[in-house]
Amino acid sequence: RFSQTKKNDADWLLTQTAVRPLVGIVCGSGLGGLADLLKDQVAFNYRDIPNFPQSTVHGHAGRLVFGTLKGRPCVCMQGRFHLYEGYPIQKITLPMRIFKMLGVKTVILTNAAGGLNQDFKVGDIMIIKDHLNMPGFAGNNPLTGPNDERFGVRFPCMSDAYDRELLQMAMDVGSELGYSDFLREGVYCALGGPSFETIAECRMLHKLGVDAVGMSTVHEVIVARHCGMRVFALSLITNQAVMDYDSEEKANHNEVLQTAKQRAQQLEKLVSTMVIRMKHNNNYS
Ligand SMILES: O=P(O)(O)O[C@H]1O[C@H](CO)[C@@H](O)[C@H]1O
Ligand code: HPA
Repeated sequence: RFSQTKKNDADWLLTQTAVRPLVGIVCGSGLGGLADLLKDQVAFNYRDIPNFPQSTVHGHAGRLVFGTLKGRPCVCMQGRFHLYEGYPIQKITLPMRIFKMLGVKTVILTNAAGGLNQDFKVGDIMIIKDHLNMPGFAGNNPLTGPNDERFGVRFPCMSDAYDRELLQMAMDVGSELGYSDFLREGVYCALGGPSFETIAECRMLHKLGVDAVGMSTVHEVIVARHCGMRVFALSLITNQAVMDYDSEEKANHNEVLQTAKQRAQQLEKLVSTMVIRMKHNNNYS
């Protein structure tokens, strides 16, 4: 049995649609087009779902879309929540617990991120193999507070957070689709935002082994792993983080959305092919 509020949200959603999703997808900034791939859609505005937060960021539509991808039942968050929007961290990650209660087994998270790895180019897709949780270093972890044993253990392991089979599948699918030139893997670092990083911060993160920096995803990953869902995550490198005092570049959200638009179709193809393959190959599902 799960806590009453969350159970009510999930129950409410279950009464509204017959789709029982196995895959839950979260769309990053400007990547909401992923949801449009779903067939036989039943969609809810976040404002109509009991206890759900609202999307406040441009490029995050604020809709929960149920549907199927070649027969595979999915649910897709067209828009996520971020710490800087002012929500408590548990509220940001509430959808992961709702996914769990809807029956989701695999969560696919996408985000837009700044590239720190000097070999990365704008438009690269980075499969996330590990993360640095900077807000977590300061005690801001979504599992803070009493542990709900019905979801998971007090001290969940994070060394296996990103599923290695799915990472390999992404590389295989990417190479079949001809995407190898812009497909990478690396370490994602979440900061609180909303201000973009200073040059000194970018240099520090680079030294720490970070390949891409953003303001999301890791909180969702922690809660998804806590309750035993399998996680696959990727970053679209929408801009190069500024590392040089002579640079004229300035990080901005318009550039982020612009790059997302340019690469969205390929990213959607990668994710949808993976979802379809999960169905047909039991090793992957
Ligand atoms: O991580 P997503 O939701 O893709 O959004 C990214 O884009 C915004 C900055 O442009 C930040 O919210 C950052 O986290
Ligand atoms: N920094 C932080 N978050 C981001 C960036 C960035 O450069 N690009 C997209 N999201």
